[in-house]
Amino acid sequence: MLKIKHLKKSYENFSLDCSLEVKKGHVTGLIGQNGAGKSTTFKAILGLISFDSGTINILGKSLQDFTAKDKQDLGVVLSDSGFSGYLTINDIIPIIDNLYQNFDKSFFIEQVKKFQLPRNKRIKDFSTGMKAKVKVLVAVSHNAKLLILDEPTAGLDVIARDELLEMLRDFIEKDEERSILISSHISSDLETLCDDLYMIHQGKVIMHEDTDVLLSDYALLKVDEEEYSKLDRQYILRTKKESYGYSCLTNQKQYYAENYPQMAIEKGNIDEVITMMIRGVE
Ligand SMILES: Nc1ncnc2c1ncn2[C@@H]1O[C@H](COP(=O)(O)OP(=O)(O)OP(=O)(O)O)[C@@H](O)[C@H]1O
Repeated sequence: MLKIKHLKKSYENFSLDCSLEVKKGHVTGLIGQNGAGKSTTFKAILGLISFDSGTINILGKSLQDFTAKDKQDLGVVLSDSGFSGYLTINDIIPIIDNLYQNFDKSFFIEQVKKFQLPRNKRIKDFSTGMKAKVKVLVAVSHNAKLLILDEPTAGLDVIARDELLEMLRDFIEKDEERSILISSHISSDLETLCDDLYMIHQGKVIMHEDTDVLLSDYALLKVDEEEYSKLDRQYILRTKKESYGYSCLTNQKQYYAENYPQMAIEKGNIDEVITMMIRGVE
């Protein structure tokens, strides 16, 4: 669906080198802190910025050969995209209808009703959550093959986030060939939605893992100095000094549970794994 190889882009104090793949039928998450390079990657994929080197293959075509017609198959949400706030939902319906051959107007209207979005109010007067829903609704309403969503849940409360994630789950469940690339810095959003996760830090992908594996096999070992000195470190990815000794991130929880039955082993959540990957030492 989407394959990026060594996409490189340099700004004055930042350089991106990103490789990632979104497989058919998969929801892939890109997770990273502010300024990690998520939006730069998304903009390059969409041809909105030039890049220095690397290749982007999207829906079976090289980005250079990807035409405006091919873009009909993409559903996109970017933080600074959207319709003019002076328009209402009733105003944008004919616009979307014009833009997308496969726009499913009745589905869109049905969803507008479901989410109780007012059809005659200017979008600029919508709440943040309502604006976000409109953007995602547009992306999922024209039978796209691939959604490219840059932080669609940014600034939303828990309920609005949940509703939005449900919209995305419905989208993917309707057709097993559909795929999504989604970024967020809220790991819990991605944890429940994504099949696999890429973690990006200072422009580089520092980890790629299936979400299931991340949740089942990754763990934090909390060890004192003595335990640490005896620890087999072959499956330790990162180590961080703590007041009690060391916190060690492993991707082989079972191995340590079996070989060190007395050891304090905590099932790390995704935020803890991210923190360790960024702040721990190899
Ligand atoms: N047009 C530009 N000119 C100069 N630097 C830029 C430009 N666009 C982005 N950058 C820099 O590139 C880096 C990555 O920015 P990017 O927007 O990709 O991060 P991000 O991961 O999307 O962060 P956020 O979560 O805050 O949106 C930042 O240091 C940013 O300042």
